[in-house]
This record gives sequence, structure tokens and C-alpha cells, in this order.
Amino acid sequence: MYLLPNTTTITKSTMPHPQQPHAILEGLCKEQSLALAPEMVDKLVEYGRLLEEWNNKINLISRKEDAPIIIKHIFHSLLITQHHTFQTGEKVLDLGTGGGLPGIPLAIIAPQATFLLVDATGKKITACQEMIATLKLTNVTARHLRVEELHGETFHTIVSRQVALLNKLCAYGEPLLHEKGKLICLKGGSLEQEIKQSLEASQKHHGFPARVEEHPIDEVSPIFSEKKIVIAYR
Ligand SMILES: C[S@@+](CC[C@H](N)C(=O)[O-])C[C@H]1O[C@@H](n2cnc3c(N)ncnc32)[C@H](O)[C@@H]1O
Repeated sequence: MYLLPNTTTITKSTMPHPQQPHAILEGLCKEQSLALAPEMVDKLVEYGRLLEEWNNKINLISRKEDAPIIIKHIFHSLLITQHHTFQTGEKVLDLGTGGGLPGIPLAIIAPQATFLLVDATGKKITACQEMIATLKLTNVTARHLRVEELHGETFHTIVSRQVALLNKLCAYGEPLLHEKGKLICLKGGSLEQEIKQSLEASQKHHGFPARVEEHPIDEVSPIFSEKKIVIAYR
């Protein structure tokens, strides 16, 4: 059993057929006033299929079947757009992308921005490159490297999902962020101590973060009851 946004309880008999990820995604996006072109929905659903296929070969996402990939991983990534509007020409770094989360779903719905996905694990980046090619996405590239090795490039925005403590993400991100750039993370659990530590350590990172916002997303769906969007500002 899993729960759709707000109130609907899904049991085995009423569970959406696996063929219905389009309908699930469209319903969730509509509830959040996130308007997506039909081609975007098609690509997001196709990405979900590819992610599942790759996940059978290499470990990209958890194999727990507590909620469909289209909700737990893809729609979850899209929730960043509740707190950030991607601009034309914006350069975005996905730090520790794994199988392309949140970078690939965001690149699909924000073709006006360019995305660089990096990860320390080579086989995950190979999977991302194959998925990007299959989806024919031209605004996203994936590179196998540790983020500490990335030099000489700056980004307007860094996104990151379930990678490291905020303090560490800020240390990695600060040299790579534009003057007015921000770091947007998808995180879980109690973050009070983690945020406090990152603010206390900001002196070591040229004052970054000067401010941190924490946005719970449990109202979107009980699936995200432990999840938050955390934004670190300069
Ligand atoms: C728990 S996985 C999360 C992957 C993806 N963001 C997601 O939500 O499914 C963390 C990923 O961060 C990557 N990672 C950890 N530290 C890194 C670093 N310093 N540079 C690049 N990638 C890193 C790991 O290789 C791993 O793939």
C-alpha cells in the first residue's frame, strides 16, 4: 500500500496499473500547479522506465517497492521547481547525480537551462550518458568525477539529492557557485543540527551559507513525510 498526495489510500485492488505513470504524474503536477507539455511528461515517464531498467543491472536507486519510481524519485526531483525558477541560460550542476537525480527530470522540464551531472562512480555516469542519449536531451551532460576535481567552471545553481551533509555540500559548492548562486538540496530526516553546523562553519567557506531555508514537502504527499527542500544562500 502507498499513498497518493494528501488523502487517497491506494490498496492492491485500487492500485494504479503500472501502465499509468502518465496519469499519476499528470495528476501530481496538476495538484502542484506545475504545467508540463505532453512531450515532457512522455520523456519523464520514459526516463522512469530507463531508470528501472538500469537499476536491474547496477544499483542506482533503492529497490524497495514502497512507491512508484515516477513519484518517489522523479516527481520528488521536480518539487525543486516549487522554490526555484530555472532561467534562460542558467547553468546548473547536479552534485552526486547517481542515476540522474534530480538533474535529468529537471533538465527535461527546463530546456532553457543547461545541466552538468557529476558523480564519483563511473558506471552510474555511463548509465546517465546512455539515458541522456536515448532521451535525446541536448541540455544535459554527465561527467565522471569527484566534485572536488571540478575546477574552472561556475554555476548559477547547484542541486543535490541525498548525497552528503549540508556542511560538506557547502564546502564543495562554494568555489563553484556564482556570486549570487544557491545550493538546493533534497534531504531527509531531522536537519536542525546539520543546518546549525553548516552556518557555524560558513567562515571557512567565504561566508557560505549566509542563510539556509528549510521547506518541508510532507503536504504534497505522505510519501515525502520525512523529506525537505533545503536552500543555502550566499
Ligand atoms: C545516495 S547516492 C544519491 C544519488 C542521486 N542523487 C539520487 O538521489 O538517487 C549519492 C551519490 O553521490 C555520489 N558522490 C558522493 N560524494 C561525491 C563527490 N565528492 N563527488 C561526486 N559524487 C559524489 C556517490 O557516488 C553516489 O552516487
